[in-house]
Amino acid sequence: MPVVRTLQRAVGRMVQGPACGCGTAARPRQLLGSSPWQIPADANFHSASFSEADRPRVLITGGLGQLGVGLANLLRKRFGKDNVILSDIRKPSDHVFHSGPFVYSDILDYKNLREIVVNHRVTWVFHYSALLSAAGEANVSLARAINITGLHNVLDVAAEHNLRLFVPSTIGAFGPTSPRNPTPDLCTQRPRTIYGVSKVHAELMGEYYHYRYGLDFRCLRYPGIISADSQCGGGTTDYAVQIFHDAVKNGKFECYLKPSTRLPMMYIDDCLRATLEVMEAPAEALSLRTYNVNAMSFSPEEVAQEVLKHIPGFQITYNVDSVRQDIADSWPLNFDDSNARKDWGWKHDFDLPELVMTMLSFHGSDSRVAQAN
Ligand SMILES: NC(=O)c1ccc[n+]([C@@H]2O[C@H](COP(=O)([O-])OP(=O)(O)OC[C@H]3O[C@@H](n4cnc5c(N)ncnc54)[C@H](O)[C@@H]3O)[C@@H](O)[C@H]2O)c1
Ligand SMILES: C[C@@H](O)[C@H](N)C(=O)O
Repeated sequence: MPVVRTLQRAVGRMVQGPACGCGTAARPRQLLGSSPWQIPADANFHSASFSEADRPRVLITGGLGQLGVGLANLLRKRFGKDNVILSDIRKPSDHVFHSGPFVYSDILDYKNLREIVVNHRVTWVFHYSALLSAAGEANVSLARAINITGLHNVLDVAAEHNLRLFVPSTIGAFGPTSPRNPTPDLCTQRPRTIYGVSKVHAELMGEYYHYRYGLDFRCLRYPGIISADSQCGGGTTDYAVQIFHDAVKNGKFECYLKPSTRLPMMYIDDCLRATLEVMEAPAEALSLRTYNVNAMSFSPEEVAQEVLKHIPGFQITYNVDSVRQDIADSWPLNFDDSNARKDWGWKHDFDLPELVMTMLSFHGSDSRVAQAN
């Protein structure tokens, strides 16, 4: 219903002629992204500082998953603790609850979402709620609800309240008929998972709302993200998170993908920094509204070799899960992110050796790492 209401209002405004808000059809491109938080084109956005009045007030949906808490930490350092609200349908840990504002938000409840945006005077949304690839194949109707209906609610609230909206997409938005090595920003996208289909839908809907209603929509296609301090969320790339836990705890790991399955991957610090950078980039710098971002690309046997350098005797065995193998075999081997590098200066910091060292150190393998060095 909110979609219908929004469209009715927009059509009404078109009939009445130009009006304030974001509803005017076919806005000239230079006028888009007219959020009060827009940084001037000549600003050095990597080091821009915000006065208290100019700081965005941020809502993160689905914030208790692998990526949301880390994003909140980064944004709170940048914009102030109280300006960044984490939300989810799950109960936060004591630590998360006490480290900054947290509210319950179900993205399937449009009124609840709108109430939060209004009551907290939210200006930027990072929409992280989703069911990931393998979890989505296990429950297609739930994935369709969360990833598609939920996105519609977020888009409508964002358009109605003139918000800047970030929605992550994924390597999973590509499929077996996409060029895989490398995969450019613009090419055939025919994914074969409900997750991928819903993410292509999100990219297209966000861009449509941008061109049609002036919504300041920004989207990055993340590779598999590797983080040390969170639980896996039902993805196909999760092996590259779990391997470090198991290597440190047990000295061995059973992998559900074949040894040579190569996928694009990124360390979480790079991912979150890319997210903040694209959100702070001047609108004029963005030749696209959906960008690939890349860091490294590796297979299970390659990451295992790197782990072995630090944990002598580490063993990897393989027990292939056909669902996740089929998904991985349809995804890019390498990502072409030259547009992100050219337009807004994207540059990753972590390659495979730094990633492995950082993950093993985090998991407290200091003794094993020390023995090896
Ligand atoms: N982690 C990765 O490797 C990766 C890679 C590419 C893209 N992404 C994207 O980044 C975003 C965050 O990923 P993640 O790894 O943190 O996911 P995750 O699965 O770990 O977390 C998703 C969160 O969404 C919440 N959620 C589920 N239903 C909800 C609802 N109805 N309302 C509100 N919240 C709900 C869950 O409780 C969970 O905390 C997702 O959109 C994902 O598609 C992640
Ligand atoms: C790649 C990504 O979107 C997620 N980690 C998944 O495997 O589903």
